Amino acid sequence: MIIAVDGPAASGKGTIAKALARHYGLPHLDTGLLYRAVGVSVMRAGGDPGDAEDALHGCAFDPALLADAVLKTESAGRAASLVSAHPQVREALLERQRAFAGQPGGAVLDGRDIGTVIAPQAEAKLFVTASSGIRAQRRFRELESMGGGVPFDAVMADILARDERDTARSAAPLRQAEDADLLDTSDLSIDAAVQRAIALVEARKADR
Ligand SMILES: Nc1ncnc2c1ncn2[C@@H]1O[C@H](COP(=O)(O)OP(=O)(O)OP(=O)(O)O)[C@@H](O)[C@H]1O
Ligand SMILES: Nc1ccn([C@@H]2O[C@H](COP(=O)(O)O)[C@@H](O)[C@H]2O)c(=O)n1
Repeated sequence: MIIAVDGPAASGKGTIAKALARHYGLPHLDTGLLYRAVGVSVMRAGGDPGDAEDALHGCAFDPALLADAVLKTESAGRAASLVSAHPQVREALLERQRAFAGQPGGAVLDGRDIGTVIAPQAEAKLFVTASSGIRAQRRFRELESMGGGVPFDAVMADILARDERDTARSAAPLRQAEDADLLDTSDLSIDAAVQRAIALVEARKADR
């Protein structure tokens, strides 16, 4: 079974995707890490993440980078959001994601275009969302636990800028697939959101 989990930044989709993977015994891919690795690789080479050619060079990143904590930083997220707008970058990362989704037994992938582009054939699709204020609070707390230093207003501005770039770009913009179930986690605890996600996947399985 392929489970596609999409949604905006800090909506909780990664938390839900990991929990679904554990629950169903499936491998999980956080596709945002791929874009973050491209962004960090461009910055380390002294390039401009907004430049298509520099961004394409960044796609040849060292796989060891995927385990580097630097990918969790705000600057990596911002660079990822810039490189991900280039169609050439999305194309370069496409096969790797499709191969992961297509492995025997299935997989759980989370990102922005899993249900629409990477695995439109997924048996279950969730579009996880939350209000921008709640998402900024969650990201702020997460950054604080990593050492902090980023003011709340800057975190909020980054969430809004990321939403705008991710939804407005022409290449694979963030949007809910027509056959995806909406899961708003604004007023849900992590446990409640995970239980709701499992219930939605079970309902899709029963429909098949
Ligand atoms: N329902 C929830 N209630 C409270 N906190 C939550 C909830 N879901 C996730 N969180 C917390 O919010 C933060 C962001 O969650 P998560 O990483 O799952 O979001 P995401 O959508 O995958 O973000 P990104 O797009 O940046 O990868 C984490 O610190 C996580 O523990
Ligand atoms: N399938 C995806 C995944 C991510 N992106 C872009 O990368 C940025 C970072 O992603 P996180 O999930 O780790 O926050 C994100 O803002 C997107 O711009 C993408 O385009 N497609």
